[in-house]
Amino acid sequence: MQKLFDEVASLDKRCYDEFFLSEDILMEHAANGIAAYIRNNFKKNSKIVIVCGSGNNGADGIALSRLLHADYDVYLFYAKKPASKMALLQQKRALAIGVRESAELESCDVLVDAIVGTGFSGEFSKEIASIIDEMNALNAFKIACDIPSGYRFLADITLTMGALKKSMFLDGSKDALGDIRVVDLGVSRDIYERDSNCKLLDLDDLRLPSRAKKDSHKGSYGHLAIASGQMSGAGIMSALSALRFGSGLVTLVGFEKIEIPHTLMYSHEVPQNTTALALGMGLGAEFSAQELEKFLDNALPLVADADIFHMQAVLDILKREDVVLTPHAKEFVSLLKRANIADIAVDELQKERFKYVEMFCKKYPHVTLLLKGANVIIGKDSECFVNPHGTQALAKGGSGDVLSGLIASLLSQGYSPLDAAMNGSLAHTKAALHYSGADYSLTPDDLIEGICKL
Ligand SMILES: NC(=O)C1=CN([C@@H]2O[C@H](COP(=O)(O)OP(=O)(O)OC[C@H]3O[C@@H](n4cnc5c(N)ncnc54)[C@H](OP(=O)(O)O)[C@@H]3O)[C@@H](O)[C@H]2O)[C@H](O)CC1
Ligand SMILES: [K+]
Repeated sequence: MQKLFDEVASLDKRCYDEFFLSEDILMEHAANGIAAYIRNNFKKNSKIVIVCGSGNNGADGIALSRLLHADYDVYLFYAKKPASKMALLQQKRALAIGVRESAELESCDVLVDAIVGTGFSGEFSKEIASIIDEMNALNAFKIACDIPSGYRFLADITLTMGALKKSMFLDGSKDALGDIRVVDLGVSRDIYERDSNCKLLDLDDLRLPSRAKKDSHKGSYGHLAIASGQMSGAGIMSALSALRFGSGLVTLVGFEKIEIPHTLMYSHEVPQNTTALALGMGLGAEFSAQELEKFLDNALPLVADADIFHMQAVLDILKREDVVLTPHAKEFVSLLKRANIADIAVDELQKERFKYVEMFCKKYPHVTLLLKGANVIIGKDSECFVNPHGTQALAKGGSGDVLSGLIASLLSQGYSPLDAAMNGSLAHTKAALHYSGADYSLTPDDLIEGICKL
């Protein structure tokens, strides 16, 4: 797992105050990190255009021009004239060795975005916005210095300084970043970083259900009961996912006579030896209030998804101990309102996903929250984890039902709610990444099939 930070200015300050480094030294390493990438990937004399802003992000870019000048055909182009102390000093140094400043944005082999980094605020002016749009239209390899400017610049790779920032893992950032590498700033990353309660999940953090014990039977691996709702297909997809991910037994609990796959069981009530529940997928108005109360009349671990977030019953669910909630953005907005935490629109949530996850988990520290999205955020008490590995192939009906089934399966096999959420989410995204077909063609059945090959 890698650490994520709200801001890195305090980490820089510690470098100055405790490690006796300077802004100049950190900046030189920042620029050198980009120079090294370019030297390793582009032949000498390639044309490099570095678009700079007025602050220290721009200063990074100007320092980069000095490091590459003469070995590469380097030009500086100012989106905003250098203004910060470091930017002016870097400009003086660059001009002293003959770095060229161009009055227009020229075609090139490599384009570096050093307009703005962590100092971005508000909106771009029309002029800057059009420069960035012109940059995006250039046929060049695109490198973002520290952070793609305003996440409007669309990078092939983002070389970020010192540490990963949380803002890079908002959903709106995903299309701008390209690959991500961290550049060290004069000390190793482990020295530069401090503890963080927010971590980025790596695919190899996945801990699959184990079947190490030979002396076992189907009861050894849990029994999951899933509420079968009005849209019975949703419950069936969750149930098949859970069976595929190792639950020993899976029962659909409902009141309709429906056709179900022969591998699943059906009952009008929660079976005696049930070890976990799942509720909400395709639920609709299938369960009366009494039937819902009966389904929940236990202290079993529970995954709650989909329709439940629009029902008053969710407030009772929030009182349970072992609960995983798996809303998407719209369902989370509905939950925040119902729980009297915030009354916001989806686009406000999407801009501040970490903030609202933290607010929810502060009020309900015993609940594990998985907020779906391009970058999944999993919150529990004061901790949060990000799964960035999802792809747009998952944007299809039923993907969420599969995810709930995977998480519920691990719950039924004894995983803690947090571990079930993290590993269910990693398995979900890994199955999608392993899919060999075209991304538009991935179906929930392909996902379920992919689970057995993890
Ligand atoms: N540890 C590290 O991360 C290090 C980072 N470095 C680099 O420093 C920048 C942060 O530098 P800073 O000067 O704080 O801020 P920026 O350069 O990112 O941006 C500030 C300038 O950007 C202009 N700005 C801000 N918002 C807008 C906007 N909406 N439209 C246009 N321009 C904007 C602002 O201009 P003003 O005229 O408004 O003042 C600022 O001048 C970090 O990203 C790294 O690249 C260090 O080099 C090493 C350590
Ligand atoms: K930038």
